Amino acid sequence: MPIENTGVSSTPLIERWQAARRPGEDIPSYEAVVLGNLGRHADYAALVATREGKPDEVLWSGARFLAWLHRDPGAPYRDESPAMPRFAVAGLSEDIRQPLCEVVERALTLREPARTRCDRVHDGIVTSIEFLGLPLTRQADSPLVLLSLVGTQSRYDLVKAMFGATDQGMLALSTIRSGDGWVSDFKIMAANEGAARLLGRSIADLQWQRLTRVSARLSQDDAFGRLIGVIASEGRDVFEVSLPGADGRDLHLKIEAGCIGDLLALTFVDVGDLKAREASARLLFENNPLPMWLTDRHTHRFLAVNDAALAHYGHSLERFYSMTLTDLEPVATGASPVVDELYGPDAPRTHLRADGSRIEVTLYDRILDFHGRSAMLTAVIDVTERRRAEARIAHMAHYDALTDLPNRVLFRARLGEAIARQERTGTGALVLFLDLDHFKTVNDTLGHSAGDELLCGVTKRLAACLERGDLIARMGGDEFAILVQRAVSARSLSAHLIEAMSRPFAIQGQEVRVGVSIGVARLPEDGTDPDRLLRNADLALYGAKGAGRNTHHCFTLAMEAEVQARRALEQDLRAAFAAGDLELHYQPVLLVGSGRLAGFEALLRWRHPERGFISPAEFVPMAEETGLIDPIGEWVLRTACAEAASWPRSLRVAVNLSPVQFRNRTLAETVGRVLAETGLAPDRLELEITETVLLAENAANLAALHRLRSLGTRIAMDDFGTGYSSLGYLRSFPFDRIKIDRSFVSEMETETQAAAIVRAIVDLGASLGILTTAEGIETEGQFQHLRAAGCDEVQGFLFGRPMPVERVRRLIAEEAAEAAPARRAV
Ligand SMILES: Nc1nc2c(ncn2[C@@H]2O[C@@H]3COP(=O)(O)O[C@H]4[C@@H](O)[C@H](n5cnc6c(=O)[nH]c(N)nc65)O[C@@H]4COP(=O)(O)O[C@H]3[C@H]2O)c(=O)[nH]1
Repeated sequence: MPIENTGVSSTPLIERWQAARRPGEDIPSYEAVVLGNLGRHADYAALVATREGKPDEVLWSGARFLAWLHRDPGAPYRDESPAMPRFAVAGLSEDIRQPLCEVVERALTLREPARTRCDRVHDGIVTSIEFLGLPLTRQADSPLVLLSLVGTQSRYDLVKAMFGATDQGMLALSTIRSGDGWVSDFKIMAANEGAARLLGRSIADLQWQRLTRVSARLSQDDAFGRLIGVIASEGRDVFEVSLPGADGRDLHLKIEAGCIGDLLALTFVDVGDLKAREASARLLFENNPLPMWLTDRHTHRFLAVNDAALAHYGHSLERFYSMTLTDLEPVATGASPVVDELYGPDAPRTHLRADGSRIEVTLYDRILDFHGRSAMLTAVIDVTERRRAEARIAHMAHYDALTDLPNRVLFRARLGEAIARQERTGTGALVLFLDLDHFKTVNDTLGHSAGDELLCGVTKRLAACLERGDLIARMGGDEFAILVQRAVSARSLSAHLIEAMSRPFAIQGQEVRVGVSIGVARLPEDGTDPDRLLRNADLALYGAKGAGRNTHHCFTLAMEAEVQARRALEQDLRAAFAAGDLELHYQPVLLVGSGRLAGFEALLRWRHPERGFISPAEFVPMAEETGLIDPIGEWVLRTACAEAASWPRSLRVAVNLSPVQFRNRTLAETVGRVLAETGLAPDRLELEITETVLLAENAANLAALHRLRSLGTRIAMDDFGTGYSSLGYLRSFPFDRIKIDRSFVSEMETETQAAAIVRAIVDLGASLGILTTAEGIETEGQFQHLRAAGCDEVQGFLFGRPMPVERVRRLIAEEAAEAAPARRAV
């Protein structure tokens, strides 16, 4: 607050100083500025002598400057102030010396007028005025500085300023004591705006009032007692009270009381918002659907537990309060609250509920201050179900859904572990690859559910043959693998498994027989990495299957060579076909009654440049596997039809169709096109199929057969009697001919059963109106039996081996010329 104007402006003084400089001078002389020139400015000025750039002594001072220097800052200036002799700057009080030094030094350094503010503090009152310092030269002596008080002097009450600067309420109270010395009340000595606002009165209304009159609530026992306590203990206290606010709502005040002698200083803070926040936090905690609790960070004791946690864990609140966090964890896990520090907050923990059940939980913790204690607020997420689901998914990734056996992935991993173990300890292992014989037949004939049942039965039986520690896995389809890391011979284990599998299974009320082929690879002899071992066991399995099923083969290096050789042969077959090196031979088929030619069966021939003649029984399956059978089959068909077209009308040609050719849905179109192209009458073409055609995808294949039949071709069932359920097939498709398999014919003379079967087939054909052709007749005796049985046609070495086309033509020509007898040697 301004209290007195010196009436001295800095501007004229500075102008005077500037004007007093002579040319070439940056600082004017003392004489030019001061002597006889200052006029009334001299009253407010003082002349300061300097030494080494610092103020040293005040040489003289004007009356008003002196008065300012000595007087109570609040008192007005008076002209009659006593003159003062020169005095040392060092003797001045600090609040004057500091700014004086500052302005003098700056004026000397800058060589220009300098200003600074001087604040004097006395009895809590701050008086401020400005110093102007003008540097002056003095002949042969240190420079002088003319110091002047300029501008307006202002005065502030420091306590009032601080009282007013805060939003907090402040009261200064003096004690009122009764006769016996007890504090009976307090008188308000001072109050600030904040207190007035919070207490709902003006400052004037508050001052000098007794506290009991101002606030009933503050006079009540609790609050009043605490204020008296502060006086008595000469200490401090902090407490909260609720007062009715000006708007009628309760104010929540935090009061800090401190004692200064017999006075009491109170500060008030409105903690209503804080309270509201606390209330919402409590609501968030207590009503949270997530289990939550608060524990002491050091003792791990429960300090608060919400309802959700009580419900989830089944403990009462009292029980929780009697426990520590560790009590929730089963002893066996050895987990402790420090687990978080080890594994991080996301590490799931196992907790025990009151009923003893275990749950998997993830804890989310926050450290907070709870009534001055370091506490941990924890939210609990029960992840039991999620973990179970994850475990289920992990199980599904490693186990077969049908048999619950480990799958290929897990088997491979375990095999990797066995290899590592072998490297460490030298313990070897056996890897067995198993493939069920005839599984596909069961699946195709009895349906997939029967197939599934069979696989489960097989699993049980295999497991029964094994010991603890052995691993059995389903590798897919009807393939199983076994890992054995104990001392057992491959031969005895395989024999045991084959024997177990050879017994019939009861599937859906039927007796089902399957066999098993086993390939064995040994660790470390046959490989020391999973892929190699599995591949070699697979190669051995391939060998076992080739050797006639229900048998086992151990991997040998020769097998690898065989695979190489087989690959080379595949290449050769491709090349031979491309080069036109495949041939067709024709085997004559004769009518039993007349002995005349009925036609020929076309049979593939491959004369390998190095290996010589290779049987179609060997290379046709290879062509089937590589897909080469499609173009080869079409070539056979075209060649045979073209050839037969040149034969007499009475002769037909039989062509074998592979089941693989039926996968090609355009088979019937191809046959139709070939017939059209070659000009062969459709009824002169007989297509021989095996029952496998009807086994696999039989609906689609039956449709294809009907399409072939609608072209006018004849359809014969080849190798009849060797398969699985031939009679059923005869019902499913009206075959034109049955070809009785060579295996029956060859045993006819020695096995009465074989002869009976042949007779039965012929009779069956006769009664169904299907012609019968017997294959593989080598002896006269066999022929006689067949004739006696009533077989329609015959084919075999006895009548003619498969022959090149030139000989066929010759034979046809001879027969035409001679009208030959029924039997002839070819
Ligand atoms: N021991 C003996 N064998 C006799 C006698 N009479 C005929 N054979 C042989 O019996 C087989 C009859 O053919 P398959 O049962 O259809 O059996 C055929 C057939 O399944 C398949 N095949 C041959 N050519 C073709 C073809 O062009 N396409 C298809 N898909 N398969 C073919 O290869 C198999 C074997 O053919 P091949 O070796 O030519 O063997 C022929 C024939 O030479 C005999 O009195 N004694």
